[in-house]
Amino acid sequence: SQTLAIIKDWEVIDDPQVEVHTGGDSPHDMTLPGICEGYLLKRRKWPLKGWHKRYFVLEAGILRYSKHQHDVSRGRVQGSLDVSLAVMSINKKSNRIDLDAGDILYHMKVIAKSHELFYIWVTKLQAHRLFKKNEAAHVQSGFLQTLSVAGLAQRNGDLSVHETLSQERQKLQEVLETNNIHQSNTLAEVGFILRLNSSRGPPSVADSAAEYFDASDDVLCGSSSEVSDESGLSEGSTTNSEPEEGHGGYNSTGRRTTLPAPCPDNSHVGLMAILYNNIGKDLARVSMPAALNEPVNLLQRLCEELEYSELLDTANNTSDPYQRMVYIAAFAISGYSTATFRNRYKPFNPVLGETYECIREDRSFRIISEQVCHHPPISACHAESENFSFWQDQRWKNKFWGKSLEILPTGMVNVTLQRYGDHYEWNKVVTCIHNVLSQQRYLEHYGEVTIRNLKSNTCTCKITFVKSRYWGSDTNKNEVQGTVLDQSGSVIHRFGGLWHEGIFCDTLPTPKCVWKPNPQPKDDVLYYGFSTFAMELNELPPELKPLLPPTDSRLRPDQRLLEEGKVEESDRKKDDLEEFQRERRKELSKQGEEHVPRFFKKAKDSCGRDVWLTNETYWKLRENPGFANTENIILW
Ligand SMILES: CC(C)CCC[C@@H](C)[C@H]1CC[C@H]2[C@@H]3CC=C4C[C@@H](O)CC[C@]4(C)[C@H]3CC[C@]12C
Repeated sequence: SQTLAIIKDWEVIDDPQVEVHTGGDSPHDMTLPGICEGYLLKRRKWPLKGWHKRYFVLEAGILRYSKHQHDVSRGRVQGSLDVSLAVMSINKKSNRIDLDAGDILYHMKVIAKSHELFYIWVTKLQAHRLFKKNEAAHVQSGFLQTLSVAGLAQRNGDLSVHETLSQERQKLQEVLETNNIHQSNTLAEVGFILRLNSSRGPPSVADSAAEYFDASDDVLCGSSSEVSDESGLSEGSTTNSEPEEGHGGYNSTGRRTTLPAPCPDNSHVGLMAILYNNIGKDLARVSMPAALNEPVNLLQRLCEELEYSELLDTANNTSDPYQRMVYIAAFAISGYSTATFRNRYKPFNPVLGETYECIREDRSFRIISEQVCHHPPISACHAESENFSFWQDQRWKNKFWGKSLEILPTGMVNVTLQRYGDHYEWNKVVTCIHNVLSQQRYLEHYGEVTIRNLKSNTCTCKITFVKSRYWGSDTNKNEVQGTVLDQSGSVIHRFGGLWHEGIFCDTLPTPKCVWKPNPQPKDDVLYYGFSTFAMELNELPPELKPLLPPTDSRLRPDQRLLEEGKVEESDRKKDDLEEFQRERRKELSKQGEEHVPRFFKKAKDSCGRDVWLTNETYWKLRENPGFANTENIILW
């Protein structure tokens, strides 16, 4: 019976189905699946017993292994196998994968019993098997258009990957089903497309393996210019005032200082099963439990980027254009600082047509945002004050690396200053959710930002969000460096610091800390890691309620229920709401109509990119005749 049990725990993964397309516009699965590499345990060849650690690299359908990671780069390979020619069987219980190609036989096991890594390898192996099979088929059937196919695949990269993966997903789902990994029945949305990347890039699973196994092996750690507390960040003067102590739950601006209920514990929610069941799927359309959510949505998070709007006020009161740029840069960085505390929950995804307004008399700005597009999800916003305007449409692409997920924003951020007529425009950096599936999740930002003033080329600014050199290093975590350059490219100002601690500029007339994040409120971990500003975003004072359009996020019932700590009810409401949205979409498409955003219009920017700009109707309508007297869409 023991043998039986062993057999029972093993299952053979179906051979990948070759798809030979003859039609002109059918998608080809010729996109190269992402490289997958990392340490695995490999069973010794007979007659030796036991397992040893080997470094595996899966590339273009070929699995190679070496003793160490550095052997791979030196081309010292111990063995290789065309995965499409092998029978693949897996054992979920022991995290084992066998590849049997007759003469070559690999028995592999995931290090540290990591279930996640196991699934990643299975998924990637499937992708490569499929790819390799297809490649072979194309060659065999004398497809002489390989070149054009490759070109096509490149152009339609996303689509092909998507196709490949949905097939994979189907297969894997079967595997999962037979394996009894149940899909969480109340699935909710994550605002991103989960797909395995198809481009070359840093090793993904390698990172994870390192984490589990040999972090200290072969890790390069260059000398970094360290920014420590001695930089004066903690003592430096800052434009930000400390939040006032709340009295009876309200602060001096009359806003609440805490949420009605603490956040639910979501550590039990099995993310792996959810993500795994939705490989290649636009996760915006996948349901996930409300316990994963925080009671603000992405529209409100756009407003949150204005938490340090004082920097823009300061910029508008700074006559020197180079110094002005320093404040704009500090503002661009400040929006990233919440990331330290906000990695356990995800914002609600706004439904199409949802809106959000926020009036901050105390900061003298007001902002509106609207979900203007569903596929891909795009949230647009526009803020105005006597000092500045701020707008952006937020959208992004994702790269899933197995353990981490990269968010690659594509839209630009815009700020104009009233006094000088400057129009600043800048890109956003990559945000990476490390250990996305585990409780050790944390966020990192990296990449370059270039700030241009479209109205004058007197100066530009370059900011670098430095990528942490390796996972265990704290020494250069969250480092940012920047320079303000004049027309000829000479450095006029230099600044730097940490995006979670502050930015110091020593080239100003008096060297100083230009920005420092506000202290977190007391017990912030109990309240989703929210800042004081974030706590206020979803507050609904009774006098505001009748003035809001019914599409305003503050009126969204599921989010409100979550805020009140009623997680299950929120979950149910969310299901209803999502179902309602699907019906609305079906109805629209049946009538051959397309959703038209109400407060934003599509335009082209100076570079010909699509942008969403305010159509300047929101505040007018609000004033007269008031949203109670206009025709509104009903979203919930
Ligand atoms: C599965 C769940 C529980 C994990 C938590 C996911 C959280 C941390 C993710 C989901 C959506 C993400 C946001 C999506 C888009 C952007 C815009 C970008 O310019 C800055 C980062 C930011 C603001 C992301 C921060 C991290 C984020 C909030």
